[in-house]
Amino acid sequence: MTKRISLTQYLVEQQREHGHIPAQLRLLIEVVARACKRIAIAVNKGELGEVLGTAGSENVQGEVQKKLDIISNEVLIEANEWGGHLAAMASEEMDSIHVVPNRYPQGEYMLLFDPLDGSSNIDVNVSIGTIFSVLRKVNNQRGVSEEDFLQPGKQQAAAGYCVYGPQTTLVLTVGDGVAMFTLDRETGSWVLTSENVQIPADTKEFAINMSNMRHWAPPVKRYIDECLAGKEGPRGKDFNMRWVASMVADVHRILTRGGIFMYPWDQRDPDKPGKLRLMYEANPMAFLVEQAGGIATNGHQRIMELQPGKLHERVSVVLGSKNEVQRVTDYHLQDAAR
Ligand SMILES: O=P(O)(O)OC[C@H]1O[C@](O)(COP(=O)(O)O)[C@@H](O)[C@@H]1O
Ligand SMILES: [Mg+2]
Ligand SMILES: [Mg+2]
Repeated sequence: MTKRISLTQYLVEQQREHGHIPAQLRLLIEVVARACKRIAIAVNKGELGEVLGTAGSENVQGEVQKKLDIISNEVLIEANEWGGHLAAMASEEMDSIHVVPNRYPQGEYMLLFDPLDGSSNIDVNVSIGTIFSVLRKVNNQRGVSEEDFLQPGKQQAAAGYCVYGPQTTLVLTVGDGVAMFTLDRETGSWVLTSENVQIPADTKEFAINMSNMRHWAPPVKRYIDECLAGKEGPRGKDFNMRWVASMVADVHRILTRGGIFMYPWDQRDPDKPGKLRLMYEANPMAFLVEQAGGIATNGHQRIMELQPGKLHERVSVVLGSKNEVQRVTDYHLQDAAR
């Protein structure tokens, strides 16, 4: 029988071999993984658990909250606030930061999450997920403010996501490659199923919401037009398209077999940089993608270099297979230089 490596074992071994996972960070990751397990159970119950449908409220970005958005947010907060590894948390579903209450010890990390990604897919039984990003609290004083969170993505200590699909898979980086763990429901443990994940540099598969085509900027239009032209066009090959509408599922496919994912700026709302959120969607995914040999830009700059101005900042996203993302970025830079 092949030896099964659990998440705990993986983290302890990483610490022993490379020494870059402090105990607090390891505990934090394990608590997040445990919370994801609870969310997976709720997702799985669906109608039987009365977790489907809307909650009748809106989040800070004016989006209607689903019951599972709120449940997942609560599960993550409850699991993480007492452990002593965190100073504060921030979430897509909360207007401002949640500071660890005084009755619990304050840790040195800060956790950001999109508790339930792909909300429009909950009720139709399509893959959804949880995305998380871990930052260090850089100021040593007691207390923590929203400003402490406003760090560029390159300062992330860890990042990952859990995809609730046909399998429940936790994907993680602590800055030393990407590892995937599959939940074994019978034993309740996360088992290492892929290590040193690598995204192929080239691809024939793109992911973008094509219904927005008429609103795109010229460089995005040019790139997709060239893909659509197939073998007869300038790219000389046929492309395939996939769009799950859960970033977690689209990124998971790209980490598994390559591809390019785009949610670009568009003309409908010129002052809005993009749809996706920088700090708890784009940054953690960019960290994973870069750790797997891919790249992630906003069309002009590396996503992880961007200095956030606010917690719920939005950003344009192009990520995945290196050569394709570089091409889209070059098209943007050429367009800007005109
Ligand atoms: O419905 P659209 O415009 O295609 O947008 C899909 C995108 O929106 C998101 O669902 C946003 O995430 P939330 O469900 O967390 O708001 C992404 O996961 C996905 O890539
Ligand atoms: Mg999301
Ligand atoms: Mg969400």
